[in-house]
Amino acid sequence: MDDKKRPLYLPFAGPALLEAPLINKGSAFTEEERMFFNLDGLLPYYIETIEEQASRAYDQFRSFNNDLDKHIYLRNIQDTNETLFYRLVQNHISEMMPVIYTPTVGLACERFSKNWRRNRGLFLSYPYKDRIDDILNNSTRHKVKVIVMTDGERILGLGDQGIGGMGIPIGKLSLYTSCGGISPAYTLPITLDVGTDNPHLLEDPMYMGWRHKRIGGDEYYEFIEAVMQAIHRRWPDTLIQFEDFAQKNAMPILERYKDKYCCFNDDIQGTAAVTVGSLLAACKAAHSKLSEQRIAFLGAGSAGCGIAEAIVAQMVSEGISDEQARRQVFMVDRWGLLQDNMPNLLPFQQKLAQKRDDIEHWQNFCDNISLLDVVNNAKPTVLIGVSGAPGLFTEEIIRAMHSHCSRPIIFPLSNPTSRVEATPKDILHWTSGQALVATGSPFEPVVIDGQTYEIAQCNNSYIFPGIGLGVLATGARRVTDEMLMASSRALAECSPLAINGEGSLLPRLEEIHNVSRHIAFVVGKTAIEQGHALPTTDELLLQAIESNFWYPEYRRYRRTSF
Ligand SMILES: O=C([O-])CC(=O)C(=O)O
Ligand SMILES: [Mg+2]
Repeated sequence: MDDKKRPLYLPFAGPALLEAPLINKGSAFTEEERMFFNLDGLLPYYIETIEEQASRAYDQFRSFNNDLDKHIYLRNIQDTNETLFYRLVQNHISEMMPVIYTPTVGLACERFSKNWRRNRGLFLSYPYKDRIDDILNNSTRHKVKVIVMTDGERILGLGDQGIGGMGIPIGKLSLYTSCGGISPAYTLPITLDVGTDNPHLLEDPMYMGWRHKRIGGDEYYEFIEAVMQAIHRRWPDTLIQFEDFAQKNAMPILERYKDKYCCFNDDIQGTAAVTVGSLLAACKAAHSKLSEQRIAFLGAGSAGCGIAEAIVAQMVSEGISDEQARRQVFMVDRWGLLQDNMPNLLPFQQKLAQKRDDIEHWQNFCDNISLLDVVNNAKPTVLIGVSGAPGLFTEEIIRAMHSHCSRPIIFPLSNPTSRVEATPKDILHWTSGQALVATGSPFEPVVIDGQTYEIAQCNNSYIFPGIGLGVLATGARRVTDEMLMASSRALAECSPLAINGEGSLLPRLEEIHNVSRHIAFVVGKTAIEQGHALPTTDELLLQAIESNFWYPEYRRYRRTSF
């Protein structure tokens, strides 16, 4: 019998059933269930379908006039009836994704303690460092397969939000379910409360985290190690997504654990994968190759360098040398273009610094070469912003780029919307509609001279749900660079622009389930080829993806005793 049609046997009844978000059906409990589960009289008489419930919830959603209130409203449904929450989001994905995720989730993180309603996920607070196993055992989720974990130090482009960062793991996991079909019962958001260096939070009487400066150094890394070990003991096969760690910790944590556990860093690797996927699609549409592009970055942190390394790897796979690929990538941070003689470069920046010998002939050559000078000398065809600083793609820079390149590819990726390097509207105006623009946060289409330009959202949300689905469907034990590269290619294969030569760069959100399935398939196959998952046939892999795909539908319940 179809697995999804099997009843679920529940050992408890009465009000407890209405308080359990994973199984609550609210007004949709049937007459029979109301009788057998002692729910008679606890609900109004009329038995509703999930669509009727969703329609009422949508009316209420529309009655709020700001996005933060809408976010709080949706989070409340999530905390009381998850099936309804996901049905509602599925019905209105384009409208609701910006409310549950970027950009509104940024505001929700900033106001987390002020808006606190009820618990979701786990807070692992440093003062409880000797009780991590106990805390994991307190989880309301028992069969965890995907964890998103943050320490709140670099939330989007908003900096240190302390425990307010919890909004991010919650939001990301909502997308694992809405976009990648991972059952919410398998997901767990975790926030490591290791203090905060945000003075406003430390002084805020409402702040609910550990009121202490962030711990660092050995103390911090020992705590991370203890957490990783405890998670591994409790759920040995779970996928862990690191999210929004500060630059100084993101890469060392990834390096330490990527070959030991099934984990990846979404800001470094997920953002890289979606950006490479989008670039591959753009190149395909232009009948060119990624290895033919010259690429300038504003922002040389772990996200920027992660994207750059993924681009280099892709260029090399197209046949050019590693050295040549690195010559075509220009990393600019607040001190200017990274050059190999600069002191204080981080290890991951050193590999991407330009050789001084190669650029000495540039006009205005100096120690601190600005982005404008990079544009004028290197004549990049692609410009990527991951600076977290708004407005830095100035009119002068964009016009200079356009003067050297008729169809520049410009991706201001910083999140949330308030941090964008330039708005798509400005970029398209400055380039007479010729730029190919994609952003990290969602933007409305831009109209110039009667022509409408859709703005693709080059956000890691196109990638991580599919990776999660692929890992779950195959039981993969690692997330490798090759699996991530495969996800980029899979995404590019779904691009309407690449397929038809016109239309948007990335598929519409309404298509996201199929995109995630395709990514899951390609990622799963790569995991198998690399020996990180047990071999299977294509047909069985497709079946495994389908049987892991959760749909927001109520199941039938039967009563059982313990
Ligand atoms: O959350 C997002 O929209 C993308 C992301 O990972 C970040 O900006 O840190
Ligand atoms: Mg992030």
